[in-house]
Amino acid sequence: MVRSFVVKVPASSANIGPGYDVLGVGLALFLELNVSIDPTQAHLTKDDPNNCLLSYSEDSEGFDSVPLRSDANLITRTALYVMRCNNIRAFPSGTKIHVTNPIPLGRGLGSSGAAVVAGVMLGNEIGQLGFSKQRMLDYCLMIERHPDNITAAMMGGFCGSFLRDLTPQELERREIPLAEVLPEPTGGEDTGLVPPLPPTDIGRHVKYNWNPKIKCIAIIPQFELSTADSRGVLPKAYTTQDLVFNLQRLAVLTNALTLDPPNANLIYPAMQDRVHQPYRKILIPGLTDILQSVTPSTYPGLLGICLSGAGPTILALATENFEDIAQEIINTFDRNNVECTWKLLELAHDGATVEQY
Ligand SMILES: Nc1ncnc2c1ncn2[C@@H]1O[C@H](COP(=O)(O)OP(=O)(O)OP(=O)(O)O)[C@@H](O)[C@H]1O
Ligand SMILES: N[C@@H](CCO)C(=O)O
Repeated sequence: MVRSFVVKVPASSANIGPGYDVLGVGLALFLELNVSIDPTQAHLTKDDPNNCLLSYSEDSEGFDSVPLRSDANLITRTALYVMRCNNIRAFPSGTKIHVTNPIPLGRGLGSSGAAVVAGVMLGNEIGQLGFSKQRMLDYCLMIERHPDNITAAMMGGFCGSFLRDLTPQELERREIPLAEVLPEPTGGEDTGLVPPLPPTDIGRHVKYNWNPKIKCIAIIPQFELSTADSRGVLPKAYTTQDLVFNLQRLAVLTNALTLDPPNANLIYPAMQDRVHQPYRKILIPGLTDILQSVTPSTYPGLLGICLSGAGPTILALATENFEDIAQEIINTFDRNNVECTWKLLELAHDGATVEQY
């Protein structure tokens, strides 16, 4: 019997200014996996160590760069991790996965979060494991160890999240190096390693309301900045003043984005941050100017502006004047020799979905 299904996972923007590793919004730009399992097509998948024929559409982000072997690609490695935790060593023979990915890689729009969520949903479907989204979040959080992008991609909408304290035994499982969770490319041999099951309910979240008049403008520089590098420039400790500065704004922002009409006098200052953006300026030419020069008084309709995730994308929230706001930011990047594209995006309210067909 042939089984076919589609997995769709939204892009996301994390932090929204003061909510470093806490806030995230799912954005209506979807990573899509078209999956079919047809045992009569087993000959097509015999060259892959795990019986999977993986392809990306030519217009996909990463088409030229992402690996297609199932033990090297982030989506299928993640699916193999979920399956192996549950005693399924490989994909069923004749598994074909075609990926369409409009989420630019390494730009702060949650491409890796979407790939991990898609991989966990794929593993759950292939293995018919019947996990809830809450349980699938546990698997995701063993791989990407901050919950903001992952939660927004899985649950959709505007989310706040945290990782709960783990017991010493659970901590051992969470501290396992990533290489022992995700299968390493093996040259065709299956090591037989059974990864430890993730602890349960690692991540806790709430979904806030969001005023639908507020749209997201993403200004996307044409260079990649890995999340690891962008986290590497952050300090290990902060002053009380800087932490209080962010906490005060975080508390106001989560409610301000629900109010009608949206109030730029509240949202713009509530999107200021002292925990990550000041340190990331050295990695993103023009960031200081951009964050200071585009304001609600110069651009009516603008509500707030911040770095999207680990950057380099800029997220501007606005109710109108989208093109002018984007163009001003593009011009500032241009003066710093950085080319950009931009997108106007709605929220993705439902998060990740699977549809059988
Ligand atoms: N669709 C995909 N298929 C395969 N690999 C992917 C895919 N999307 C992302 N990746 C992997 O994740 C890497 C990017 O992850 P990284 O965390 O650095 O950036 P990001 O997730 O785009 O940004 P941020 O976490 O700040 O939003 C890519 O270089 C690639 O290795
Ligand atoms: N909160 C994360 C999001 C990127 O994945 C960061 O800013 O590093």
